[in-house]
Amino acid sequence: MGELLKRFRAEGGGSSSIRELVERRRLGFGFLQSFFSKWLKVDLTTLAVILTLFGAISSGTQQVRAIALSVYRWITRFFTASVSIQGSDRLNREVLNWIGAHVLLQQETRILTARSEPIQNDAMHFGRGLVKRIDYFHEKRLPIQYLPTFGITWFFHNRNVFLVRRIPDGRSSREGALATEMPDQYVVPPAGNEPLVVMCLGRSVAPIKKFLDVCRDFADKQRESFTTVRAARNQYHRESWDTTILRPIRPLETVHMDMKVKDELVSDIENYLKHSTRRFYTSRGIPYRRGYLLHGPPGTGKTSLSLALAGRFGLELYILHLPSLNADGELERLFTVLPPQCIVLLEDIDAVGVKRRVVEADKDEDGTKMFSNVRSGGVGRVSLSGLLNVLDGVTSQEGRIVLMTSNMADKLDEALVRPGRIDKMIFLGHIYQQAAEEMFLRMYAPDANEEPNLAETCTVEVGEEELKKLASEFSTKVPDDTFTPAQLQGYLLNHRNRPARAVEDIIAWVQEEQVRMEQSKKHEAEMAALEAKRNKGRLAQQNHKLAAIVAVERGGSSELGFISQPGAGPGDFPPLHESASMPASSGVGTAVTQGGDETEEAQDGGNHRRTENSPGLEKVGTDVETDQAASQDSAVDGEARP
Ligand SMILES: Nc1ncnc2c1ncn2[C@@H]1O[C@H](COP(=O)(O)OP(=O)(O)OP(=O)(O)O)[C@@H](O)[C@H]1O
Repeated sequence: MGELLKRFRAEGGGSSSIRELVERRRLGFGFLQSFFSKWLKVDLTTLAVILTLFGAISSGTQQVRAIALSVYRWITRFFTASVSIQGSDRLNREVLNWIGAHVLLQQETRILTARSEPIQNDAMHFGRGLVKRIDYFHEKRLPIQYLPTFGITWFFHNRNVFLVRRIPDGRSSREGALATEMPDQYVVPPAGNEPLVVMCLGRSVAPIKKFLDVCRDFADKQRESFTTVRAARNQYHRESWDTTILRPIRPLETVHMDMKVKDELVSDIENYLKHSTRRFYTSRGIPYRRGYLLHGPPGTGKTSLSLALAGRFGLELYILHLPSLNADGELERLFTVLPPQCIVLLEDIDAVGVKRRVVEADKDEDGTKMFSNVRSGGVGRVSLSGLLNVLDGVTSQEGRIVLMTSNMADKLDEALVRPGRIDKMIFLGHIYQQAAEEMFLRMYAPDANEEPNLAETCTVEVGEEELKKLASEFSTKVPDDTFTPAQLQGYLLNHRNRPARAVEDIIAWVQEEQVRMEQSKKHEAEMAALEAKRNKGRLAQQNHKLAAIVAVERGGSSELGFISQPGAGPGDFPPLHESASMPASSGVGTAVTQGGDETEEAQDGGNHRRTENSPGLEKVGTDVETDQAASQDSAVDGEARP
């Protein structure tokens, strides 16, 4: 190289000397040079110099990047503490929510992610007021949520430097890789379930732990004027508590029911939630759990009461509709991830385990007992034992309150309705006059905290005294124990803003509604009778499968008959004229000895078997109950019956 430079200088430098030099070493370069300059008007030597420079810069940059990356990794490894949070954990959303409210707004971050879906998780739109939510204010459009996107968001908090990294999950990184070499945040928006890594400069995780507590407190504060309702969602064939809905707190006074029962229930829960109660339970080895059954007809306030109780005690409400679960395992999984103190609402528990039980239905008109494993109201796929297991099994968590609702409490399994699983049963029934008066007042009384934009819907044209008089008059016109609170609420909602009119029209409505209910009751009874008839037919078929082929020997031939159920009495035999005559040697349940209690030897196609004879029967041999027998049944049946 030194030699080359010396010559280069000696020969005066410049492009001609480079050319000569290259020409001497690479034959044909002169030809290329003249070709390029003549036809393309490009000086090949200059081009070569430029390309060389570019190459040098790019490899230099790569080296610098590699060095920067190792320095970053080195710093991260030795000078930062970090905590990673799974995408499915609600803490993940709480951290994002805090960053949204405190960092993105203040730093005026330029790269964000936005979504306008219903709010299904704990992340909230940080630009909005703390308590204004769409389910309370009737907005036409869903608000836009802005959240951090992929990559690192850094900020100062409590004199510490924090870096929060949102990491693309498998899906987004795949899509990202397919697109270009662009950074993740420009390629795919986060789906919402990406893991987070919270880092802090320094060698202790203590500041991160404090920061995470701050995020949780912030989320709690945002939710404090709401009841957090969490529902299970099936994602990737797995049920999880993934949907969070914030509902305005429902005051207990707005749930109309027997005051004494309500007060007792509230003080029972209050008592249960005390620390001293927990200590009492634990020290005496009693599982610290409480279960309540809210039962009554539809529309009597079972769900409303659960919501109001959750609001009253500041607990989260976890709602589970049991018939929508597929297996016991799902129920167990959902129960294991519940927080230590919360309210779980299990709806429609009467749909559980029905398929497992054989329910003895009413006798039909000719007195025959029918056995059914079918009952109207649907069949859940969670079994009764699965439910009992989560309620008080060894693996079930302590500290939570389980509220169960049912419209058919009398049909519930006894194992379920025992103390320890259901400690109190609360009946919510039809409305009484006292409650009707309260409901009327609640509907029309002006709200002190009313927002101006909502005022229109609730303003009434009467004063307080007048309203009380109207309420009292209204209640006297509502018959006791006839309508559900939901029905009456529906009526009052149709007369919103017109309390006087509501009083005027109530008698007509009561009459109409009673006629309608009468008709619907009649219709239901008809449908039930039809269903029972259909069930009877189905069951007769099922029972037929259990039938036994009976051979009755008469002289030299056997007669085949059917018993409606194995073990049925002599009266269950069909008359002989309905039976088929067969030669005694036919091999189908060949003859046995005449009557008697003794056990006899019967021959079946040459195979010997022991057969019990029922008392009072003529020479009887029974075949075993099989589907095959059933099919033989029908074949013979077709032949034998006229
Ligand atoms: N006791 C009640 N007090 C006040 N409002 C009630 C009451 N019962 C029902 N309502 C009103 O009727 C509607 C339906 O009530 P809710 O869903 O709580 O009834 P439910 O008993 O849970 O019905 P279902 O058995 O069909 O689930 C709600 O809007 C609620 O406000």
